[in-house]
Amino acid sequence: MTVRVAIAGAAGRMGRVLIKTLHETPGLMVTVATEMAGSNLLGCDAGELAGIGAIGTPLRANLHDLVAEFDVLIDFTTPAATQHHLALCHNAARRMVIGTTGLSPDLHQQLARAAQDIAIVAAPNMSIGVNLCFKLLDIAARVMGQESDIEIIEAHHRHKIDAPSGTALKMGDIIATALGRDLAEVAVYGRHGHTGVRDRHTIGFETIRAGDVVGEHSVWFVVDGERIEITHKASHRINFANGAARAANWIAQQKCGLFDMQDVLGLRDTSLRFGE
Ligand SMILES: NC(=O)C1=CN([C@@H]2O[C@H](COP(=O)(O)OP(=O)(O)OC[C@H]3O[C@@H](n4cnc5c(N)ncnc54)[C@H](O)[C@@H]3O)[C@@H](O)[C@H]2O)C=CC1
Ligand SMILES: O=C(O)C1=N[C@H](C(=O)O)C[C@H](O)C1
Repeated sequence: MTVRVAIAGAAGRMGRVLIKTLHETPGLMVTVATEMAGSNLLGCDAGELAGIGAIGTPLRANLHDLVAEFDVLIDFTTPAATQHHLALCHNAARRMVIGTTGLSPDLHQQLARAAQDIAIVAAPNMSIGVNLCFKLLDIAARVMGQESDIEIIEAHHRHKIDAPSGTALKMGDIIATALGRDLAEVAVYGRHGHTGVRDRHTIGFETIRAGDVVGEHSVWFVVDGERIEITHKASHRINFANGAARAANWIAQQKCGLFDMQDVLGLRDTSLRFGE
């Protein structure tokens, strides 16, 4: 069965790579591509924008009128647009793959409520490598986290509008959970001025925004005499798009529920054993 996919934000950095990737992925067909109302690219062929030649799918603005034309919506846009798309997909019983970051706690709750009726994959990072790093971070935190100073450093391109990255926040949450801490209580976002000595229980976040950096995350676990660094460097957005394509094929088989890439990749129940 071919899964009909709508791509929201099709002219964006991720949107263009998604068009190309999905067009080349067996089992998926890009039937809808949307952009913001008022965009001067409306009407352009999505394939032309993605550099693969015409695919017969023009950029359109009103997703509301297009719900009969897709099975799964892939959303890499903005939190406001994602919220709007969530309501539409919920009403029309359409599945979703959400990559947008910077979602508010309230929007996360709306996702969970909608997922009682529709199937949603929402993940701040669709890369397989980053999702493997999430597992490694859980192990590192359990093995040496209580004795370590933990710092999460991330770098992205100058156009990124949210900080820290959704991935960095997820990394912090995984580490805090493994250590029995509440991230909201222990997170320290950057430092400036007279900070006092470092509190061992805190988890630090440092953000770099520069040039065209695709996305880099590094987590340090530092004890006296040694330092572990768990690092992921994305060199092209194709890795996120491949993950989103995999998620679209996977979510098409689910009836309802809120999932992430750990579910899509079958990592949810994988226990990586140590110390045996
Ligand atoms: N989960 C993951 O693996 C990844 C997540 N992201 C996230 O995806 C989001 C988008 O990133 P980029 O593509 O770099 O941003 P971008 O700004 O290049 O693209 C977003 C696009 O969405 C469009 N848009 C805004 N409102 C819309 C609406 N109502 N309907 C249709 N289109 C609308 C914009 O015009 C723009 O073209 C960000 O939140 C980013 O953090 C980015 C890369 C990987
Ligand atoms: O905005 C981006 O570009 C990216 N955003 C995601 C995030 O906020 O974690 C994932 C990736 O690093 C690229």
